[in-house]
Amino acid sequence: MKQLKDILYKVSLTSTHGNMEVEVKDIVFDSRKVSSGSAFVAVRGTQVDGHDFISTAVEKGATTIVCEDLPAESFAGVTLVQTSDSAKALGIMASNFYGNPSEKIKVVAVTGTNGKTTTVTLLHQLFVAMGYSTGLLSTVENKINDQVIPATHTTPDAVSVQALLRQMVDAGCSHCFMEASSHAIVQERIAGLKLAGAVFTNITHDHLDYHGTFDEYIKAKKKLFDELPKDAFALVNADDKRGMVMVQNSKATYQTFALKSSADFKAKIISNTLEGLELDINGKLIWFRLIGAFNAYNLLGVLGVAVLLGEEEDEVLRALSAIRGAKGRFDRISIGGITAIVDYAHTPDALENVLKTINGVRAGNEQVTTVVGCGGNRDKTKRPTMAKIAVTESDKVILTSDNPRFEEPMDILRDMQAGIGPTEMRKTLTIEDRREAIKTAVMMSKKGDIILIAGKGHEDYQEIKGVKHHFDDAEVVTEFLTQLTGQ
Ligand SMILES: CC(=O)N[C@H]1[C@@H](OP(=O)(O)OP(=O)(O)OC[C@H]2O[C@@H](n3ccc(=O)[nH]c3=O)[C@H](O)[C@@H]2O)O[C@H](CO)[C@@H](O)[C@@H]1O[C@H](C)C(=O)N[C@@H](C)C(=O)N[C@H](CCC(=O)O)C(=O)O
Ligand SMILES: Nc1ncnc2c1ncn2[C@@H]1O[C@H](COP(=O)(O)OP(=O)(O)OP(=O)(O)O)[C@@H](O)[C@H]1O
Ligand SMILES: N[C@H](CCC[C@H](N)C(=O)O)C(=O)O
Ligand SMILES: [Mg+2]
Repeated sequence: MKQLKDILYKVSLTSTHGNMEVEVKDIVFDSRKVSSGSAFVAVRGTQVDGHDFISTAVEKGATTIVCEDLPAESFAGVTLVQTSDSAKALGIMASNFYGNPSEKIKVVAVTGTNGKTTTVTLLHQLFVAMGYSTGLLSTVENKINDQVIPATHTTPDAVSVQALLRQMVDAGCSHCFMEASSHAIVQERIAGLKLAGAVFTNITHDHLDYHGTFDEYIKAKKKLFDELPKDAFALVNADDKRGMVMVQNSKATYQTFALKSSADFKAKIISNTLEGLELDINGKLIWFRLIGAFNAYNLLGVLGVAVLLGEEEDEVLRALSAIRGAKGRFDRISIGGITAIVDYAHTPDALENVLKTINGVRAGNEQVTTVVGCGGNRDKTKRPTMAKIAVTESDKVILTSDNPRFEEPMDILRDMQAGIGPTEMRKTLTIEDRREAIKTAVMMSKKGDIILIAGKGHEDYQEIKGVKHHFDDAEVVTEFLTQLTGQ
């Protein structure tokens, strides 16, 4: 066990009251998880204020309270610590508690609207293939080499981040590749982390429900680069007009990657088919298994990180060429001559990229049907835009549910329909039940046709009113393709 004064090292303190040598059993930010000897950190959230649970935490045995506003009452035998930023304090305390694991492993964080999971998954697979013991923190799963630790968030909470890094260090990992979501950056889930580098993939419309405006969303991503130490690297997409904005105030040394602009890591697409991508990188023609021009960016980001971490370019390209990417990203299922593509596109930009990729590789006379929905209790403004993109880029569209959460599915579908004009409405069906929607798409398709099922990718649930019901797009479409094509 560690003493409180050691755990508070580097935390910005406003005042302290009580025994600073008290032993801390664990660091907890949820009063429901407090037990005897816990240090409870009161964080203001989007739903409630952690300060309202200080007395509950004390009743449950907390011996330390860390907060921004001191409680009116004092509690016998409880040390009170006041800080100007509890969320930040939580991350730093967790890092100290777990022995500052990020100083013993090279941690690279990837941010951006799209491409984070793909980039970190490729990096994880690449470094494992090159013989390194490697960790991964991602939307799909957390991993220590081949060992899977289920993920609940794109970026875990501040205490879990540090605990997972500790496990990685104990397992002998030399590298960890992690996603840094904009929510996590704002909520200081990565406070206390020493990063070896950070990557910016792109920024397009998403999460305005949380950030309020696009400018605030940009600021959230930029904060990652503003806070990088001098000895870290930053790697940004120079084809995204916000790429250079990201590194404007960064102390880190930055490099760029691009397909169009001049950049440190550059590639040219030679061919882009449903079988993969052929890229010209510094005069070398390399074949990759990933599909779609957008993946050329992800591959360049990965190459850049590996080289900036000291790896040799040719060896990286050789290993990268054999790698498949993340689950639920452009997963192809071909049964009875019909091709279904399951993809996690849940933003306008991602949906457009995936559909443009399909349209770029299709022979011409086949029908492309898109099955798509938008998440409940998430950014409402992307709903009409995503529907508009779907009808513009597909022959037929079926609007359906994607994690309605606490909203009425038909309300979400009406928001989507608002983006579709009367003519385009003729090629659009609205089927609330996702299973029925997928079945209908299969029934409407014939040999050679393509069905895109967008939005859920690897997710194996449909979240309705707080309950996650098992639902897996790939499983459902396989079932109907097998049944209806008799294969
Ligand atoms: C909007 C959002 O990001 N919320 C996250 C946030 O919760 P919050 O601010 O709403 O917390 P709150 O419920 O208001 O509670 C405030 C504080 O009081 C504490 N509390 C609360 C109740 C109680 O009885 N006792 C108590 O002590 C809570 O533990 C918390 O510390 O902090 C929690 C702890 O870290 C997160 O679990 C929670 O994620 C929610 C579940 C969520 O759905 N988040 C999504 C939007 C998210 O984070 N997504 C990104 C990826 C997005 C992307 O790029 O695609 C991710 O990184 O996963
Ligand atoms: N570099 C990219 N640019 C644009 N779109 C992309 C890019 N990479 C992937 N996509 C699209 O975005 C979808 C999500 O990709 P990925 O899971 O890698 O992103 P993410 O940033 O991790 O998303 P999340 O924020 O939900 O964690 C993919 O299924 C694909 O449709
Ligand atoms: N990490 C994203 C995932 C969205 C996936 C989509 N299936 C949805 O539920 O909206 C979010 O929480 O906004
Ligand atoms: Mg992700």
